Amino acid sequence: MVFSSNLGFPRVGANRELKKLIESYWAGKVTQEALLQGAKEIRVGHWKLQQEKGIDHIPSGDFSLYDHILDNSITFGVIPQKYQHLAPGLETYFAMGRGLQKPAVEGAAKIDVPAMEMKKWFDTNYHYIVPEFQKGQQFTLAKSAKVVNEFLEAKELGIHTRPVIVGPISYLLLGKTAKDSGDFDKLSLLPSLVSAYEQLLQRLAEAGATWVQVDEPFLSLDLTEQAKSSFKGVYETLSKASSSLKLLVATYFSQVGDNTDVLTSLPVAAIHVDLVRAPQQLDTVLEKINSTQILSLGLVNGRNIWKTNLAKALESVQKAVSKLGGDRVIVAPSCSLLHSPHSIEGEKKIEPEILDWLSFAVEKLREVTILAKAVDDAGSVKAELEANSKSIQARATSPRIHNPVVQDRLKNITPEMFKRNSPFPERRQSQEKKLGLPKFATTTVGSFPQTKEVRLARSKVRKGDWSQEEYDSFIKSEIEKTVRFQEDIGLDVLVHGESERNDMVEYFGENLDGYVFTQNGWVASYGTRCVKPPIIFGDIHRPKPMTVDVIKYAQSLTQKPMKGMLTGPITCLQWSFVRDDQPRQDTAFQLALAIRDEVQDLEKAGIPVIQIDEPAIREGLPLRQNEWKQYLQWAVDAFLLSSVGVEDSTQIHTHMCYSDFNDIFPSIKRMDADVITIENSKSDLKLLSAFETHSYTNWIGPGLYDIHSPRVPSVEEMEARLGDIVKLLPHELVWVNPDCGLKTRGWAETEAALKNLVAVARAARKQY
Ligand code: MET
Ligand SMILES: [Zn+2]
Repeated sequence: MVFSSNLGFPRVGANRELKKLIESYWAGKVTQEALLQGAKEIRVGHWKLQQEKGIDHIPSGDFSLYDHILDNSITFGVIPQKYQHLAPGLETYFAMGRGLQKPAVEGAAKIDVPAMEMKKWFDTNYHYIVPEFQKGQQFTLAKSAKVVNEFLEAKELGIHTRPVIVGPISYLLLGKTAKDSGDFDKLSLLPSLVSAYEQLLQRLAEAGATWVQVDEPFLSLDLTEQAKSSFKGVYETLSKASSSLKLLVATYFSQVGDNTDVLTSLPVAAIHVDLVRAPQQLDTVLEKINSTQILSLGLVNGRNIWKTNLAKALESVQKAVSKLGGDRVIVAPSCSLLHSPHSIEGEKKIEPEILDWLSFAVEKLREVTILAKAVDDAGSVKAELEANSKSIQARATSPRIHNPVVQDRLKNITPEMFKRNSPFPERRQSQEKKLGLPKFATTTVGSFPQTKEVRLARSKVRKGDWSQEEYDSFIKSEIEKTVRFQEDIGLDVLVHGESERNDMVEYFGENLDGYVFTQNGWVASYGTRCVKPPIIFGDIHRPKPMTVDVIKYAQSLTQKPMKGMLTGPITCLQWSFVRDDQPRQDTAFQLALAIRDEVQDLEKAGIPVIQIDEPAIREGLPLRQNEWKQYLQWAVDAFLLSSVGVEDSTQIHTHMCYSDFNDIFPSIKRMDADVITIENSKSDLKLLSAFETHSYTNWIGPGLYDIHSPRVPSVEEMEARLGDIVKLLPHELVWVNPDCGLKTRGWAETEAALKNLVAVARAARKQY
């Protein structure tokens, strides 16, 4: 019999109940008891739901109040010194996740601890709390281990779950070494960690668990020989922890590739592979799987929102069954459903035709069980399989998806469309002539404070309390205020402030054909924070200019050059749910063409400077290095396609933030923007030295201060930063700007910070 399973369920709840609950607790509106009780109810609800959908192996321990890697750190006592004086339990836990500030009260000193570092979970938009290891660290299993407690909690309800833990090797590789520990090999900590894991497994066995899912996502990444060779020993030990436990080692997000032998030779009961990201690996894995292992097939995409083509997935199930027998096959989502929105049930605004193509976490569970049942008892799911095949057909042939005009343009892209008319030195001259900017020209990255009034205005027009005209005139007044503000401060290249945009991708999505929006399609990003990515369902087409009116209006208010603001094709792609019926590259090019048209219309409207933001270009990098080159080729091409269709004298800016760009430097160079403003506020000169090493020749605006905090940087501080910058970069190439948009800031601190920034630039013009 083929079993159905799930690898993890989104925690936040159908209506983000968990988020609201935890945030109320933080705000002091809810007691700890109520928080824990409420969280339990949500968890229980999710188990029951998975049971109703017919899932055989239901995960437990995947739930979290902040982050499952942080949970693991607590379970194994990986708590850095600076949190150890805090009250154990939730105080310590949330302090590690988000920092804690408490004024001194009688008998207790003040508390002021920062949050631990947060990092992206592989190539998803989820962020985990990075464990911090000491040299020679000893791991001790907590008396009360969350994953055991949650297993027992489900058991009490009569639900036999499969506890999920992150595997010891991935756990170490996800972490970093503590600063005061010097550099050491994290894997040297394995012996102590594995013995703590052994104890955990024994406790789970005593509690009655029969299966445990151990996630080792690093098996889908490039591993060192040393890491590779550590797997066997570790799993030999763990598989002997208890004779009554079966281990499933799960890996996902990419191809197992050269780690296949490692995976298939592990002495564990089952292995899981991602067949959505890497369908081609089924054959290899079937060939190499050892004769006792059970294979869990990740066939339902845990990271996108389209209905699974069940007929096609069933072929893979059948292939596996005919090779291994039904008893050695499990059907599963490709990865944890943490990365999917909860359910399509609440979606009232998406047209029925398109809604019929979608499947969120709850619907995906049913897809998994249908696939499992289809093998043993095809009759029982015949109707559902037929309905699925109808939806798949309907989507594939829907006229809503294909736009011949777009297809045609895509086919007729020529090599000239990726090149500016002249190389940078010539463009620079034309731009200097046209714009007449001083050295160390000052600008901002685009957005200005999005105050309560701005958000209120948006909600008023959405609810119908305001007419469109009322809203438009409000936005105009915001733009005027922002322009005057920048003139008063003395900035050189002005922006309109982006007050009409609630989100830099959503705004463009709303103005393009081919996009739809969910009301409730929230996906966890970090802690209680969720994002609601728009959905690209069809060919991207721009029915009319999207930003020209506002930018033109902004330019009409000032003699200074106005910078038009656009979101780049790769960022739109990365921060949306994208089509799975065409290569990502094609979608990126369609977006690029739409933006190219906008760029040209802005130019025609007399806008001399245009910025195309690409903060997400680095995060699109594939997990496997051998796929980088191909990605970077089309990603940079897409940017070029969007940006190069202008005169030499039109100045193209781009902006990047959020990551370390050193390893994609040659690609940044190939983007050939006239000006790049780039986050550099972590006073990390490594990035700048990359500009130096690669002898970057275009203009650069390394962020002079960090906008993520309300702190106002002093003149001296920014002067020192600029001093460091001009040591590495030719000063005539340097622009002066903050490191990202100002929308999360207040006006008062923005004014103070920008005044200092302008003062720094003016002084530099004299000094250098
Ligand atoms: N133009 C955008 C802004 O200023 C760029 C943000 S990058 C995350 O908000
Ligand atoms: Zn940014």
